[in-house]
Parts: sequence; C-alpha cells; structure tokens
Amino acid sequence: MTVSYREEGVAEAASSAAGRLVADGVPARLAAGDPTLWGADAEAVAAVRLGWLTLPRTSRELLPELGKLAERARAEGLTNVVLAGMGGSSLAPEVICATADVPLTVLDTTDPGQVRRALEEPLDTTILVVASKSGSTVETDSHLRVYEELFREAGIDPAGRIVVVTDPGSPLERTAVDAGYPVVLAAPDVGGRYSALSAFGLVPSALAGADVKRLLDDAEEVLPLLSLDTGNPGLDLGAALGGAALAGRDKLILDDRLSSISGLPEWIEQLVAESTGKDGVGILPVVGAEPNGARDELVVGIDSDDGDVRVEGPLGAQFLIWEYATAVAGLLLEIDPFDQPNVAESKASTAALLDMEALPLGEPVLVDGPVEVYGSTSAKDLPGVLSELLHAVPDDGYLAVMAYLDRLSAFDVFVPDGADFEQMTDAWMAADPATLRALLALRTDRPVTFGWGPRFLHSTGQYHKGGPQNGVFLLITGAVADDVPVPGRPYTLGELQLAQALGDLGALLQRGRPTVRLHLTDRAAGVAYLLEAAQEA
Ligand SMILES: O=P(O)(O)OC[C@H]1O[C@H](O)[C@H](O)[C@@H](O)[C@@H]1O
Repeated sequence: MTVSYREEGVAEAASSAAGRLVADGVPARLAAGDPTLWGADAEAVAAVRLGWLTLPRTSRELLPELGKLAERARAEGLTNVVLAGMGGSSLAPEVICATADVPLTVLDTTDPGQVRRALEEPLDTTILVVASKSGSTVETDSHLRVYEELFREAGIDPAGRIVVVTDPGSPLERTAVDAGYPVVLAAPDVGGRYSALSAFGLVPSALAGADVKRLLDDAEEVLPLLSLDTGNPGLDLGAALGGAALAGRDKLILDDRLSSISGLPEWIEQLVAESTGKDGVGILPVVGAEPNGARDELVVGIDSDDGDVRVEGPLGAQFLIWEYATAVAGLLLEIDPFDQPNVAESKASTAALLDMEALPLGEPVLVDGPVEVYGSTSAKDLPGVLSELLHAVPDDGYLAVMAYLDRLSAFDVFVPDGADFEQMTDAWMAADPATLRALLALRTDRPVTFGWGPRFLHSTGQYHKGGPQNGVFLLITGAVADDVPVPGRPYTLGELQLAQALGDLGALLQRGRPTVRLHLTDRAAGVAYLLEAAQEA
C-alpha cells in the first residue's frame, strides 16, 4: 500500500499538516484508540466509534459463521443475493462484489421502477440481506416489508430467505428474532460509513461469493503501519486531504480509470462527504469528473499515474487507509468525523410530509415539453433554467444534480440488433439521467456532482446541508407508472420517494440556496428532453 505526492503544492501542504499531527502524537494516539483527539465535544461519540481501527483482526471471528451462511445458501441454490441497505450499509459490499465480479443486487432506492426490477428476479433463488446499523432506516424497513409479503405470497417461509445484519439491541434485531431470521450482529463501536470491514461489508459479500478473508488479510497487512510517524499511508493521505482543504483545495476529484477496483469513488464519496461536510466546512468528492485545473481541486489517482496524490493498494487496504485518512482530515478541519448532524433534518421533514393528507406539490412555474419546473426562475424554457442555475454557482461553489429516478432505466433503451459495444454505450448514455452531470460540466468550470435520490441523502446529503453554503441544487423527480405499496405502512414507495425529495428540498430552501425541482411527466421522454436542453444551456 503506498501513498505518494506528485505535486509540489500538495506535498508542502501535506508535510506541514503531517508535521503538526506528529507533534501532537496523533499516529500513536489513534492507534491506541484515543477518543479525545477530536476535542471535548466529539469525545463521547468518538469513544464508541473507533472500532474500525481493529476490524481487520476482530472481523475474523465472523468468518466461520459467514462460511456456514454462504455454504447453506449455495446448497439451497440461493444464488440471487439482494441487499437492502442504505449508505454505509450497502456502499462497501457494492464495491467488494463488483471488484470480485460476483453478482449482488443492491436496493438503496425507493424508486418503484428500480425496486420492481429486483422483485422480478426469480424468487425461488433469492436470498435477502437486510442491513441497517440503527435498524430504523425507512427505506430498508420498506424493502423488508415488501419482500416478506412477496415470499409469503409465493408460499416461501421468509425465515429461510432473510438474513439480518444490525447492531445489538436495535429495533431490527428484535423484529428479526421474533420472525426467526438469522441475525449477524455488527460491531456497535463502528459507524456506518466506517463499516466496510465489519459484518456490513462482509455478510452480503460472502453470500454473493466474494473472498472476504482476502479483504481482511490485505487490510491487516497495513495495520502495523498506522501507528508510525513516517511511512504511514493513512497519515500521508489524511495530511494531503486535510492540508490541501485548509489551503483551499477542498474539491476532491477521484481518478480510478486504471484501477482494477470497481466503484471505489462512490464509497469514498460517502465516507469523505458525510464525515467532513459540517459546521460550514468540508471536502466535496466529485465523482466521475475530469480534472480541469481549477484552483480549489485536488486530484487523487487510485492505482493511477495521474493525480496530485497517488494511492495504490488492494481493496481491503484502501478501505482502511481512506477511513484513517478521513478521521485525520477531520482532525485538521476541526470537525467531528463520526457524526452526521444534518442528515436527520431531511428525514424529519420527510416524516412530517408523509403525515400530511396529501404531499404539497405546488404549481409549476414553467412547463417545457415533458418537464415541469418548480421553484423560482425567470427563465422562459428549460435551457434557460439550466443556464440560470449554472450562473448562480459562486466562484468557490458547486452544482449538485440529485435525481430521484431509476438508476437502471437507461438499460431499457432500444438498441438495434447487431449494435457493437460502442453503439450500445452511446445509446445507454443518451438515455441515462447521469449523463446530465457531464453535459452540465462542459458548461461551467465549477464542479458538478450527481447523486441518485434517496441514496445520496445518506452520503453527500450531509455535505449539502452542513458543508460550505456555496452549493446550487437541481432536483429531478419523475412520474410513477407502476407504484409499489409498502405493506403495513400508509404510503407507497413512490410516495415515500417524492416525500424524500420534497423533504430535502425544504431543508435546502431553508438555507436560502438556489434550488430548482424538475418533474418529468414522462420519464424516458423527459430525460431525453433534459439532456438536449443541457446541450443548449
Ligand atoms: O445502517 P443504517 O442505520 O440503516 O444507516 C444507513 C445510513 O443512514 C444514515 O443516513 C447515515 O447518515 C449513514 O451514515 C448511514 O450509513
């Protein structure tokens, strides 16, 4: 595992930051699990959040149990592994399984269309992992309810098909024990986004067929380095992230194009954004962006020759090093890297909205083709709305696109027979809402981020509300053709998704940030129209 600096300014900022950390005895204190490092206000939380530092060793206890679970699933032909979990409870297994090239369906959405895709997979081979540290996350609770009913309706005993991962004493543990579901208890002294090497990362990955022991071996190899003052890759990366951010380079571009690890930037995005984005400061990861030489950008190359900083190593070690670096960057930024004070705001307003008789949708200020525009704008058409938003981004700010849509819908697009891979990719990109990020990025020199709702609420959502108040926000929602009821709840997934969008919108508007919501009255046509408008903006 190596971390190296490839740019002079970053090397200087990092070595001055590392010098301060070493003078304070940080590596030794962190290795010893000292909870006083982040100050008095953070001490109580840190005291119960440093377990990730020893997971490469302590998680080994889980291996026999995981082996049995995986063996049983294989023996029963349960090869369709579905994981219901948000944020820290699904982002790591997604990377682990994609990198190991084993199939895992991740449900971290309330989009009815996307959930239906999972529900249409053959039920007779399905095993569902329900993962939630708190045991009270509304999306995960909804997925559990939907699957329980589906299994029962098919005459399948859910107890043979559902595995629960949660903290000891959570409401989900109680539900699971009552229902007879196998429960794997997670280490309670590890926060959600630091839980990659805990039961949250390992259970679904082992069931899907990934080599989780190897992951722990790779992480354990770097463990002894983490107490060192020099040659400590966690300290070197943390000093670079924090030192650069203090010097104004607080937008983090992650270049993983040459890495054999698949999708690590999305996991890093949650870890860094949710850990550092608070008290008006923070580091904003910009996933999928090309470096453009902006003065506030720091480029980290993962297994790549490019970038201001280069981080090389296997996945297990990457998880541990990035967690350590984030905790250290938090120290330098003088924030508590283990809490997420603003995530609860959107949750509370969503809950309040769901209690209302009808969702307060308001009236569109403009309708352009299949796209309704809500919010304040003086533009006359959709390209005008987008261009107004781009112009509203401050010199040190960013534009965040948040799409409460089906992440897989682009694959529904018609691809003519005989199309080659390039033609297929072009067709998918032209139907993918995520293409909007790259199109808008061409029209501004400021960073443009893209998040799928509600997934991003458990990640960059904290940064949007708690970080520097220089964001401009574009929310996208869409009409629901075939909704999914949530058994035992008065709402459908579609209603929940819309309430989540409106709840977060309210939290952003309260801060006076420029925010517009686009509603696609026809999703496929709306996406195509929007992408065209972005090219004219
Ligand atoms: O694992 P859970 O308790 O269901 O939490 C899932 C996610 O929810 C919250 O939004 C937290 O901010 C995330 O850090 C966490 O990963």
